[in-house]
Amino acid sequence: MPEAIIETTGLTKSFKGFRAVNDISLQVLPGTIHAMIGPNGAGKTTCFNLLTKFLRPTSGRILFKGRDITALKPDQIARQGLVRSFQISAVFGQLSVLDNVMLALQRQRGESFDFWGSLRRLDTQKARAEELLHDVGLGAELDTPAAQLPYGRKRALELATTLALDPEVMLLDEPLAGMGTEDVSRTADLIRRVAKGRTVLMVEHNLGVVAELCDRITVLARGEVLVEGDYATVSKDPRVIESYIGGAAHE
Ligand SMILES: Nc1ncnc2c1ncn2[C@@H]1O[C@H](COP(=O)(O)OP(=O)(O)OP(=O)(O)O)[C@@H](O)[C@H]1O
Repeated sequence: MPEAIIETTGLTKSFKGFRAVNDISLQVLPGTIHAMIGPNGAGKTTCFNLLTKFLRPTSGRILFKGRDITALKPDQIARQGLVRSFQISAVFGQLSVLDNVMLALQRQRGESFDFWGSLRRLDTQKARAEELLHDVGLGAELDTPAAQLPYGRKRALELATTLALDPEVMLLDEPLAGMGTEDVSRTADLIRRVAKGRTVLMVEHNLGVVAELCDRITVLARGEVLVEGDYATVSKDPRVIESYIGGAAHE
């Protein structure tokens, strides 16, 4: 089995004595699309926030490519290639679609927006931004103010700004939440395409899409790992069925 790109050992988060995440050992393998699913209150969001460093664990360790990142901050892990998308809107509404991605590319270089930089460099960045936007299906919307994009297309723009950071691992928090059927299948296709050559870890409630998209699934319940495996395996497991029926099932 290849070495995990993300690995947690004994990951635990207590809120005033209540263990929202309890002793989770998770392994995300490189090059896979991996989902965390589970009924309401299972601890998915808490676990995701621990992995993306938005929360500090009560105990346990998080390793990224074998290195301990438990104590690092979100911007520090982002610089190492572990980038979170889809929760905080990374989109500036008043800026054009193209400028949003240009800005993300500038950030990747660790610069402030450099209006006076060499024209040649800006040209290169513009070409790269256009390419990323083309990849996410926004090639015809370069000059549109981001605020004017419909919801699903804004998420595609967020994905383009995330890709501008060239992440090795993309962490997606409910990438399909709030979308209509058409946007769901379009965004799922998009995730599959941009996941090539990367690792993706997502929390997602849409089990149909998880079944289609994900190589590996970790089912959480009451803060613990219930079952792990591919969709065929986990969906047949009586404990998983029971946890969805016994808990407040989604959808
Ligand atoms: N900041 C907090 N303070 C206290 N309790 C919390 C806090 N955050 C989460 N919890 C509790 O931890 C448990 C797990 O919550 P979490 O949001 O991680 O679950 P989830 O699987 O993401 O659920 P959902 O599908 O409803 O989003 C819940 O019982 C929740 O009430």
